[in-house]
Amino acid sequence: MSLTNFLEAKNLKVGYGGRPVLDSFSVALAHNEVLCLIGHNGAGKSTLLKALFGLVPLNGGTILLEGQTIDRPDPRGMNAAGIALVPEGRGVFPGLTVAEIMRLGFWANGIPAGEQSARLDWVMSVLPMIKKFYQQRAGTLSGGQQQMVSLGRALLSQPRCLLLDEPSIGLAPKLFQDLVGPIRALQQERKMSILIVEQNVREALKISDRVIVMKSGELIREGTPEAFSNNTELMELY
Ligand SMILES: Nc1ncnc2c1ncn2[C@@H]1O[C@H](COP(=O)(O)OP(=O)(O)OP(=O)(O)O)[C@@H](O)[C@H]1O
Repeated sequence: MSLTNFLEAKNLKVGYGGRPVLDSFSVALAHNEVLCLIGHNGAGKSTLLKALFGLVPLNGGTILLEGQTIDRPDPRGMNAAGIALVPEGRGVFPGLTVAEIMRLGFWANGIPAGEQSARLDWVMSVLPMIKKFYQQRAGTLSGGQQQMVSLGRALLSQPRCLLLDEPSIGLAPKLFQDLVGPIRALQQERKMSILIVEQNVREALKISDRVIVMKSGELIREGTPEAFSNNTELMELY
């Protein structure tokens, strides 16, 4: 693993309606690293991902991308810099077919017409299962298939960094590995950086390089997946 950081947050302050959620929160995601973020409901995990992607305004603190300070992080700029956010929830439009959702993804990511089919082929090579239900409406798909569409759509931009918010919600462990196994393989091949928020700790540890634990807006622990899975107390807590 390289020592340089891809994405770094220093002393972030973020809140809603004057109520702070993150207060002086710092975290760093290295190049070529899968960092697993865990914590109880309401700890501020989704807020952190949104702040890193520029979806919620910062009341203080700094975000650095490959060492460069980003003055006012915004989703367009973050997307252009190679970051993709896959928010919590399936993130698909139930009435649209997968093909239509991908077409919307081309538009949202500004992928020129001439590159679209190659880009789609590439996404299908990473997540070949999508081919099976490509012409189906997303609302008719299983939870795991919908998550796969959501990930596939995020991959259209060929990101260097993925921010994944609870991709396993509602999925059996086997389905979770079907979903994130190919992403881990891609990450290793392309040396991507991934920050993954997960409640399904046991499964998430299998694909992570490092783990951090958040509680009430603060970072309370950090360790390797091995140290974590050997700690029964922590495994019982999360
Ligand atoms: N848009 C919002 N407006 C007001 N309060 C919010 C908003 N989003 C989140 N919060 C509050 O901020 C706190 C942190 O929420 P956040 O979703 O970041 O936590 P989380 O760790 O991701 O939890 P979960 O596992 O439930 O998704 C919670 O108290 C939540 O109620």
